[in-house]
Amino acid sequence: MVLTVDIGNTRIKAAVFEGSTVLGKFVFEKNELEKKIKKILKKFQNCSDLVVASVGNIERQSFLALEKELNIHFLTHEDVFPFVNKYATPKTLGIDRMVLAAGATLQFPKQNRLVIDAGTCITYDFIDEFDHYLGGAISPGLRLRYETLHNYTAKLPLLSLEAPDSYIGNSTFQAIHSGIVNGFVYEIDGFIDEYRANYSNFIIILTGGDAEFLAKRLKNTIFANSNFLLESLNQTFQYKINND
Ligand SMILES: Nc1ncnc2c1ncn2[C@@H]1O[C@H](COP(=O)(O)OP(=O)(O)OP(=O)(O)O)[C@@H](O)[C@H]1O
Ligand SMILES: CC(C)(CO)[C@@H](O)C(=O)NCCC(=O)O
Ligand SMILES: [K+]
Repeated sequence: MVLTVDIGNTRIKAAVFEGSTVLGKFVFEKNELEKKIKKILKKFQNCSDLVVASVGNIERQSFLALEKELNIHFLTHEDVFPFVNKYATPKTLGIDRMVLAAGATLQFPKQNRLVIDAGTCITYDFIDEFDHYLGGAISPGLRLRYETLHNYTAKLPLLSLEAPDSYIGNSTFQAIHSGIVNGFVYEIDGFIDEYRANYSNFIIILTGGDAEFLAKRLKNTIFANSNFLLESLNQTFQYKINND
């Protein structure tokens, strides 16, 4: 059994896998890391490996105490990945984006793939049919956009995510929801149109905390899989043990 842990910018997500089957899924806050991991390991005593991808400020040392109980794999740029990294600054590419790209490469062989992760930030990652990771885009996530409008203006309230009534927002609340939600939908659809114009035969994977909310609002039909990063962590680990 493998315990995968995704330490994001806001929250931590974890899943226990037996082969490719998810036996349990957990979401928790950063200050609960140790307590929650111990609880999971108590419930799933057959976990032999713990695989971590962290873009947050939690480092390898946080897991040292667990080394007596199971093998710790704290993924870094030094690990083996199933794609050729063409990013101009490979050392500053987020490990979460590398894991997403690995999952897309392994799950959808020999085709162009675009991974969109709608989390704290929205990341776009493109891996072509030759398994070359080319890069993508980083923009602020939905919640971050709401917070930013509020934090950097005098008059705008802090709202929580809500579907707008129309693209013509007829009140302050509706104007904000339209700007953020419709703006984001136009952004994604615009990116997808751009990729489509340049590449044929490609698959799009949408994941992250806002994936399900967004999927049904896009012009382009996209399959949302909120577990894609955790699944990709499991696959990256399997790839690593087979190729190290
Ligand atoms: N309980 C929650 N806490 C925070 N964000 C939430 C919650 N539920 C849904 N969301 C939505 O999820 C988005 C954040 O996504 P996610 O939880 O994947 O981010 P994250 O944990 O920081 O991971 P990453 O850094 O990989 O994006 C926010 O824009 C927000 O709208
Ligand atoms: C973009 C985020 C914050 C998304 O989690 C993360 O992947 C990151 O910190 N990336 C580093 C910059 C880059 O990927 O080029
Ligand atoms: K993200």
